[in-house]
Amino acid sequence: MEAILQIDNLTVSFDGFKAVNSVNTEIAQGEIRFFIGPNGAGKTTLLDAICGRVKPVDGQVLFNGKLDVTRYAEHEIVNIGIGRKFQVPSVFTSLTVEENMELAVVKDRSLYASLFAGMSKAQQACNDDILNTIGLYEKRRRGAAALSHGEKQWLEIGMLLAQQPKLMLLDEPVAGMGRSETEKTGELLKKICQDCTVVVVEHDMQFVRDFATRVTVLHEGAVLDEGSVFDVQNNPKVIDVYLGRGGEQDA
Ligand SMILES: Nc1ncnc2c1ncn2[C@@H]1O[C@H](COP(=O)(O)OP(=O)(O)OP(=O)(O)O)[C@@H](O)[C@H]1O
Repeated sequence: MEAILQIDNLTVSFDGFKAVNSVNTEIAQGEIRFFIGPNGAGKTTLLDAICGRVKPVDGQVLFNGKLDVTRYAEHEIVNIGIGRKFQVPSVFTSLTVEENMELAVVKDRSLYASLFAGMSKAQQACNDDILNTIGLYEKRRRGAAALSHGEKQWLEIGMLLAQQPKLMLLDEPVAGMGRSETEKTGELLKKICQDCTVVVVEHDMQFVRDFATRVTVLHEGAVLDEGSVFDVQNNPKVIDVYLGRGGEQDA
């Protein structure tokens, strides 16, 4: 399968400290790729570098084999087709579920007022499809404040989908969820990855085992191992620095 993202020799430095150190990996279209590793391994910083939040001192990140996204600003990278979800949900709790979705369609939020004057039928239909996908269609008229923690996370994923990304970056999407919501989130990612490749930073190893197509283990900014869940969880080095230390409980 063709790589949607090719990361070459990526290095991010904070005052000389290499939080990401010469990382190389390729992510194929349609994957649900998990990045795991101990606290401080550089996982979030790697996502930050892909979405333009931090700039690397070395290396490149090729999107669709040609565009080096490290040369673009954060908002331009969103327009290129890379969406990022942060750990804490950032839905607008004073709006309804549906209004949050409407707001997400508009990239320039100064258009907010005119947005509510009316969305096109096509946009409305697209948002309704997404609301069905994330399981919130029936709750579309409810205030977002009344949603459970898991539902807020799904709404935020829906808001990302409204921008029709080709690659979605999720930072600990199931943190704070129970098993049932975690399971539903995994099923949601399986649906999403048919059109949009998914990259997840995660500590919940049960979630990783159940839904990863491939796993990359980071340690001290560098790739320690990469492969199937089975392979990486049986690698003695991975057990030593992460899994054997109860890393999955650290989240
Ligand atoms: N803006 C920053 N300035 C200085 N150091 C930073 C900055 N951001 C991250 N770091 C450092 O870079 C290292 C990697 O941090 P990062 O948050 O990427 O790790 P992580 O693998 O996501 O950890 P966790 O699992 O705890 O979220 C850590 O040592 C962290 O303290």
